[in-house]
Amino acid sequence: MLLRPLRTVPRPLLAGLSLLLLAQALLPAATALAMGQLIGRAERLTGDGLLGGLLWPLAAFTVLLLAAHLLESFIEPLDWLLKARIVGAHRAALLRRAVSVPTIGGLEQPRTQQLVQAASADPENWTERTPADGAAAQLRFITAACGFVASSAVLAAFAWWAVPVILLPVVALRIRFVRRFTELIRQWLTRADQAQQGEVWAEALTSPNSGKDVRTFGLAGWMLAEYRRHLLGMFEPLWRRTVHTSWENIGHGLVVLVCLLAVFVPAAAGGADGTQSAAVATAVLSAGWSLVSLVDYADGRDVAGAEAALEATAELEKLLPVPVPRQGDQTVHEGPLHVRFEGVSFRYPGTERTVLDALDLDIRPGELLAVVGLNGAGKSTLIKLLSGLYEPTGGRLTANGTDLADLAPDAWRRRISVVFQDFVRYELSAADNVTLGQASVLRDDTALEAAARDAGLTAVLERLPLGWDTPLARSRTDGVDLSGGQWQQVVLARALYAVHTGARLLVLDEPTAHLDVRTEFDVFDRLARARGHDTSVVLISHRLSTVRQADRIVLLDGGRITESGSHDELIARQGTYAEMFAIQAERFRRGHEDRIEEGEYGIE
Ligand SMILES: Nc1ncnc2c1ncn2[C@@H]1O[C@H](COP(=O)(O)OP(=O)(O)OP(=O)(O)O)[C@@H](O)[C@H]1O
Repeated sequence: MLLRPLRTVPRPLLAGLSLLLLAQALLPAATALAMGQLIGRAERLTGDGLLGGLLWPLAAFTVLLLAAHLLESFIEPLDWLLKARIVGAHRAALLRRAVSVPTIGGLEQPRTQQLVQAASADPENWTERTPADGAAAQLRFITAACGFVASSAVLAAFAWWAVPVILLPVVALRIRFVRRFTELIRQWLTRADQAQQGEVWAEALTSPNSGKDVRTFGLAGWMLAEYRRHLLGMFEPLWRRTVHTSWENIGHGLVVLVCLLAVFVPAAAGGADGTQSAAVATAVLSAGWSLVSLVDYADGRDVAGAEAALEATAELEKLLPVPVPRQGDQTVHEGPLHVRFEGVSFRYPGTERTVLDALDLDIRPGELLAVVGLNGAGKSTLIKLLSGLYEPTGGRLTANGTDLADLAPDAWRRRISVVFQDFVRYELSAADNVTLGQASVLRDDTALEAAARDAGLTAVLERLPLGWDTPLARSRTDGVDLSGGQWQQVVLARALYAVHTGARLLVLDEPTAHLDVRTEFDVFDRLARARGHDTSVVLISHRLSTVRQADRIVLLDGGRITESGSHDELIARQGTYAEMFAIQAERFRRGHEDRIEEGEYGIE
């Protein structure tokens, strides 16, 4: 499994690095032999012949030492290149996997988020390694195995038993080391929720946003204590395990030392009492030591860490399966859309509550439909189903008679444009922030200007230092920060840009909550005129003064549509809508909200 990422590396790079690593692995055995030669000659030669006789062994020894340095300077950049290739390919595959699933339910699961974190090739702590670290370590281990054979041959020339005496404890120690480190990482991962919670408090303590709450509510002491509690919850069991493992390591190190001495002492003694040549004794000492040092414990850590990342990647692939391209995906024809919810029921994955319960709803072509309901009634959920972010657990949605499930997700997305309540403020230019609304088409400047006009954004753009090119974040060069209301106009323009480039269903979830009443009225006035008769609009708003302009208003309650009609019809019906409207109108009258606009915008 660890070697699989090497498939993404160009063959010449892989071959070159493997050869260099192999040469590096063989160096200790060659050095042992050269050193043995050198000592052997020095032992035999005396007087004038000493220098001449030692010339070649000395030169060979020097070349080997130089080669060791040279090899390292070639290996390092190639190793870096290899890792960069693997990490890049792994990261891109992970991102592709995350976005290729058309629905969002899987991504919202905490387990998925933990796996994304564990699988991402972006180590944030001492346990995490990239698949590239694992693959490179494994490659080094394979080439080191050739070095083992060479050094073992040198040792075996002295005594065959010396090879297993040194090799067995050393290899057993490495296997044990990788296993222990893997266990440690697993334990670390099981406590990842503690780390995440700790991060929440750390972020809250330092972010300017929550900094206001921290100060005004005096939360600092409590948050620090919570941060400490989660951190200790995360680290204490790991510290205990690490201390225990360290003692074990000392014990095993002593075993290796005893085994080394079992070989070194007779070799050195033989050299001293003349039963063995000093050359052989030197080669044995050198080859024996190189066997120990060929087992690199840093590699063991890389292997264990990378295994955890690869296991997380494999589990993630099961949780987020790439959809198989279907034969015969249908498309929706250009032109107005008639969308229907037919007995649609929905429960969020992993929850028991039925949010939508056999709901029937028609969104007619060109209609401005408002959906109202109390908090938590399921309005945003309805929109998520409409956008294809979730599939209904019962019933079906159709567009011009075709089940949305049978449509290619991209084809449907081009026909619908959505402003979510929790829209995203991208740190991009104003133009990019708007054209993102229909990223599948080339930038259309006419549509861009029209969208800005309809969203009431033109006046805001005129004040931006670089106009459309101004980055919408002060952290960027020449960037500016917009107010909440101005951002809402940008996002409205984003949705309207999609309408101007082909979308025929515009969905707005609380699109004007941050707008002052005058701007809101202007925006809706322009929207009503701009959308023409072939674009349907679904509007969700708690401001019933906004909603009353809709062609039809539906009330969502208990997972179903319980009231439907125009504002006047619903008022005449004296049901829940009329009650909600009366409460809001009363608040207006008492001057709680936007007092000055009250008369102007028709709340009687
Ligand atoms: N991702 C989610 N996972 C699980 N439950 C969710 C999720 N999103 C919303 N819910 C639940 O579904 C229900 C409906 O939520 P939804 O956001 O659709 O209501 P809403 O009518 O839009 O509310 P509001 O007016 O406050 O925006 C709520 O009980 C909410 O807790």
